[in-house]
Amino acid sequence: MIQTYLRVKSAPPKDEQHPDTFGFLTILNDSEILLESPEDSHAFRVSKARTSERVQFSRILKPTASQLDVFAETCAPLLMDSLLSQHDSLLFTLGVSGAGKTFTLFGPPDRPGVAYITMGALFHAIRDREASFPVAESLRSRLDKCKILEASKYLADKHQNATFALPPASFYDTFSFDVVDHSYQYAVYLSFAEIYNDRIFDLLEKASFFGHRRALNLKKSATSDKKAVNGIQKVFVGNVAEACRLIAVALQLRKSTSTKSNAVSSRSHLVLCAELYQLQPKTGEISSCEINLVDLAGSERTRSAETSGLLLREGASINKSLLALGQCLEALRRKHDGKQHVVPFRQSKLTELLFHSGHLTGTARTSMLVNIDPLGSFDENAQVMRYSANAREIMLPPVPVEMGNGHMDSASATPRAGTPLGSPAPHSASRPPSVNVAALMAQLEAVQLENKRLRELLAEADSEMVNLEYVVREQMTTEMESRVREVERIFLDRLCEESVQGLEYTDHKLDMMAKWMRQLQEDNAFKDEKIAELEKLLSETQDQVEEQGAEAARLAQQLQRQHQEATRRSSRKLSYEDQQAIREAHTLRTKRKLWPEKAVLEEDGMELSDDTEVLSISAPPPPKPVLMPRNEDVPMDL
Ligand SMILES: Nc1ncnc2c1ncn2[C@@H]1O[C@H](COP(=O)(O)OP(=O)(O)OP(=O)(O)O)[C@@H](O)[C@H]1O
Repeated sequence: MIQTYLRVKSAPPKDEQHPDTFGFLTILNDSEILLESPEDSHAFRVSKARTSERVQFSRILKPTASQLDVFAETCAPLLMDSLLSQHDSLLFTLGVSGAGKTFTLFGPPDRPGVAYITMGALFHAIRDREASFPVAESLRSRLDKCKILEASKYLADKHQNATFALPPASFYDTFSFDVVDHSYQYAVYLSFAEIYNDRIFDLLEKASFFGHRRALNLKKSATSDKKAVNGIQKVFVGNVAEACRLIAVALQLRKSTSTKSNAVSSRSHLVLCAELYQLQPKTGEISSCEINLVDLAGSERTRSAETSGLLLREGASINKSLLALGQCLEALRRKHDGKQHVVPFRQSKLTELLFHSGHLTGTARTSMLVNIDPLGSFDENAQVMRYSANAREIMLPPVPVEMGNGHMDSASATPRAGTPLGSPAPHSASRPPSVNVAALMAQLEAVQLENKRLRELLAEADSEMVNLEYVVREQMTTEMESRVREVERIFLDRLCEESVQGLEYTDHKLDMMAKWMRQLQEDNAFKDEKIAELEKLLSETQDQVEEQGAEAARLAQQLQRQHQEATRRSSRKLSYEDQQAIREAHTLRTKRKLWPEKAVLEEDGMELSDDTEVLSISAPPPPKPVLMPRNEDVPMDL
């Protein structure tokens, strides 16, 4: 039977009257808990009442249990079994995200988890019998051809110097691990397989320049019926300190991220395989066993983890592989019906690895450690409890599992060659079948009972399907709503960004305009000064002009007077005969006869207006023609 353990994450008790009640969980005794659906749970909403469910485990570890208690209960018996009888063993953790799986298996250096304590116990058991690397290599190379690293060299350039608070030797002594044969030497190899997005990777393999890692396949081992991860590197560790440092380095390389459920949430399943080789240097005899510690990534609901994009894809892949594991466990449990149920282990790389390596099929001792967070989501934790209830009913003898070609075979070490699937078991030739009515009636009754049970199961499955559909619809709606909110948020962010940019642009413009205004004001002040100066200059100039104008007028009057005087004087000098000639000329003009002096003047380029009169005096010396405006001051009747 698979041993199932429950570790309750540390939480305060409900109150003093209920010291064993933590959130929705009550610890009834060492192996039984009671789950009661709180009012805000989906189960409560569906059934419209508080539901309660009892779940049994091999052992329950209370919130007060230390890491050493967990090791002592869960891993110590497996390790002891492996050391004593060279059996492979497997311990895997299961639980929702944030329930404490990684904490339980690895923990921080001051509270090291089961993996580190197991290393301490292993090296305590083989102390003084550790093989050196060359010895281990010479014997090991005959068994398996894979890449072997030496921990001391691998860790040389790694910055991992944490000190792990491992228990003292006296702690290990209490388990009497000292069961190994002292005529042998022992070599320990560690390897780390990471199952990420349904592909297997070697955690210690360096990624390429572009971050690409080589996915590995499972390949049949040359030395056994098992399949192993082909090409995974195995690291020879010489002592417990190296083993702890190596585990810590590997954990740093593991994919993890922060989600709403867990600040450091594992995004991959981690399989830590510790191989113990027992070497007889004199005879060359070799045997080995594996201790596998598997930290499964936690199941998570998109709504509670609030994941999207790549995280959502990772979460879906994790949930898918856990679902496949649940289906395999269910198929294994049903083998009690006496029918051969196909174990669909090929549905995911996780189940393929666990089944092909002989775990969960009877060739290895298997324990399951369920982690529960009593203050977390009731619905998610209750789902995990159902898995564990299945696992508890699994008996470990070999069971048929689905092979690649659709045939069934046993994963146990004893193949049933030549027996086709479904062929009846060979009867004893001497015993003819006897008809027993009572037996047939009993069979009929059993079949009817079975039928009834199956109908009930069907009804249960139907109601579960309805619940599931409701949950899926709810999840989809929440997802849609969150997407819409996300789009709204992005839109609002952009809007805010744009308005901020607009405001900045306007502020910038305003600054520039203010600068221009200041410049303009400065320019205007300068111009005003100039204008005032120019106005002053203008008024001075006007004054001067006025003065000069008055002077000019005065001079003009003076000139006019002089001219008039001169004209008077010259006209007075004209003789009677001259006056007579002028009169004749006037007369001639009046009669529109050609006046020779006017033609002469026009030839000289002078324009003569109609009101211009040409005076010609023919007296010696010949007089110059004088242009005279028709002026009242000038007497025309000379
Ligand atoms: N028993 C405990 N005592 C104290 N702290 C705990 C305990 N169990 C878990 N924690 C704390 O709870 C947090 C979540 O634990 P952890 O990372 O181990 O969860 P997980 O189940 O491995 O989650 P995931 O599947 O997302 O990786 C961690 O900070 C861890 O220290």
